Amino acid sequence: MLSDRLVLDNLSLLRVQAAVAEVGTLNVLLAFLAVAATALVADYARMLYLRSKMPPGPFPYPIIGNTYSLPENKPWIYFEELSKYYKTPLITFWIGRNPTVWINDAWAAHEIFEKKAQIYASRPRMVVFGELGGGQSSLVTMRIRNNEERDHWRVHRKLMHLGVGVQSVRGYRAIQNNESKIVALDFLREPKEYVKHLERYATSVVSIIGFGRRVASYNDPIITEVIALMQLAADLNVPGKSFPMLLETFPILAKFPRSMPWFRGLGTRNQKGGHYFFHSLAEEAIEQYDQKPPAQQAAMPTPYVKTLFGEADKYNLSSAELSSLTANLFGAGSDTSSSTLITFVLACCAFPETVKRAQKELDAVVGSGRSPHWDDSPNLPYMNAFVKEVLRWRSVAIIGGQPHSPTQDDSYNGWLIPAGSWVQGNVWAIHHHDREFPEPDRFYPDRYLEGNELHRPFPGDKGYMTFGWGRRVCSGQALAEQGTWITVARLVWGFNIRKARDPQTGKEMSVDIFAYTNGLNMRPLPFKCEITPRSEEIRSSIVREGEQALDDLKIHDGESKYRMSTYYQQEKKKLAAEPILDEQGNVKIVNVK
Ligand code: HEM
Repeated sequence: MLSDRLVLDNLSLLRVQAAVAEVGTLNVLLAFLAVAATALVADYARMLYLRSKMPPGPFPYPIIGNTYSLPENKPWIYFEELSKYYKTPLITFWIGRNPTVWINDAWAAHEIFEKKAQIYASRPRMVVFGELGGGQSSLVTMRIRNNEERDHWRVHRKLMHLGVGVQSVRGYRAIQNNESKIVALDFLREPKEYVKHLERYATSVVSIIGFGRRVASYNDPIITEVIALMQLAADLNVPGKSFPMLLETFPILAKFPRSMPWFRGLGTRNQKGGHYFFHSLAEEAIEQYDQKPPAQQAAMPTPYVKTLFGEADKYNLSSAELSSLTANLFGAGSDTSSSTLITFVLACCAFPETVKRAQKELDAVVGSGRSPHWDDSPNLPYMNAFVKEVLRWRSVAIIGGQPHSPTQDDSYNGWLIPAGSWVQGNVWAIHHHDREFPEPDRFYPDRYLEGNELHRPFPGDKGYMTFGWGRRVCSGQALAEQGTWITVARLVWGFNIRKARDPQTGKEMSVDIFAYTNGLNMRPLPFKCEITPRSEEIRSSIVREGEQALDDLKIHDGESKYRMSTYYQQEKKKLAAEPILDEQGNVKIVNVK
């Protein structure tokens, strides 16, 4: 009974008050302070002990570690400087009470993440991005602490690969090819909106693959909402002044009500709205696919959600897991791919000589009557190098996405990397190291051509580390590389992409190759550029191919009744109830009254 419980609670309170009165308030306070001071000293001793064993780095203070010295923006540049200062490829930086290891060198990253992939397959404990987000239901943040968790993670990796793994992506060539033809048409018709066209392209590709539905307009809210969500997540996840260090340092704070000040700025994280949204989107997509005539179904790849939901029982997947696997396509695939292409536009403006060389090669191999195709790639060595340089020069996932974490104590160069610690690949420093990439800020595709004076050895066969490492390497890498190649090659073939001219003076306006956003997925800050077709013949090829592509993609036309921004309110109103996740990660509707 509630009244009995209240009486008991009051009695306990009275007993505590009586005990305090007996001992004296001051003594209780002193005892409390003594316990707190002992805990603080013990914790600081732990920090200093670890510091003596781990890679070098600035001296940490109790509780706050080195957080006070974090720069406001782009900490990856600061970590690169620290690595140069200590003359070591690895540095340790304390975010609060947690040591984070930053790898600033390609060879060390290869040695640790690739050669010891087995023990670096896990993520560390991440409160904000992990536990308050997808947690163990999401492949991106999943931790591996025992065999059961390893098996669970393997199932998710396998299911993700079923959708976008190397085996599947060849089947998506037609989609990427057609969508990129439409980007060329859009560049012709509305060049000023180039960012929106690239965002539409990237979102539409993953939407067709995942849900069977094309995103036809750049005003479709799925684009703006998903990209805004990803950018908030990307901002929160970068150690910096706004990094929710308190929550990471004292995870218990996550258990308090959301009105507490340390949750400020976290958006809707922990409200799990995204989960239900993507689940509903998937169910709707399956319904729409099932209603299509058999001939149409045969003419398109089976939407990933259809395959995935078919596998759900076999692997006993919860609805949260199903939702996060489908959401990953949008979350991991749209902002990253479009930001990479915006970087490409910036490189064209800043380094026009490289575009001219690529066009010369394309003219000789492809001509003006059609646009390039992957089959041309063996005859386009400079174009291939150009795309590699786009991926290296300003890599979107600038700190390599999420941290890895060793599942057992490890050592590198005699330094300890304790089990469970955050180990982050600093892609900025790796791709900016002048031993591997002389004149690193110069966009210079030739560096990828053997025999060039700036060509240098690099671990692995790609020549970049844009997609991460080892067992956690990006699941969508093959899809992203394939799409980046065709879109970059087609746009270079079709357009002169140059610095914009000042309408008053007619002079070229400069572009800033360092003006980038601060999130963990970075993209150039808005800049103007001039995009014009290279010739009349090319213009008519673009129109012809673009219109044909629109026609070919008609089978993917469709509407969704769901909007992320209003979904939650509508569901609540409709049901007078609220969806929550139960212990097993399944959606349960509870009454909100
Ligand atoms: C240019 C585009 C892209 C870039 C630069 C990129 C980069 C990355 C990076 C750096 C990681 C972390 C790797 C690590 O922890 O070592 C990652 C993870 C991931 N990416 Fe991508 N990505 C791109 C596109 C995509 C696409 C198109 C998809 C799917 C459609 C995708 C799905 C994923 C998933 C599911 C993970 C989590 C893998 C795991 O934790 O096991 N990505 N990506």
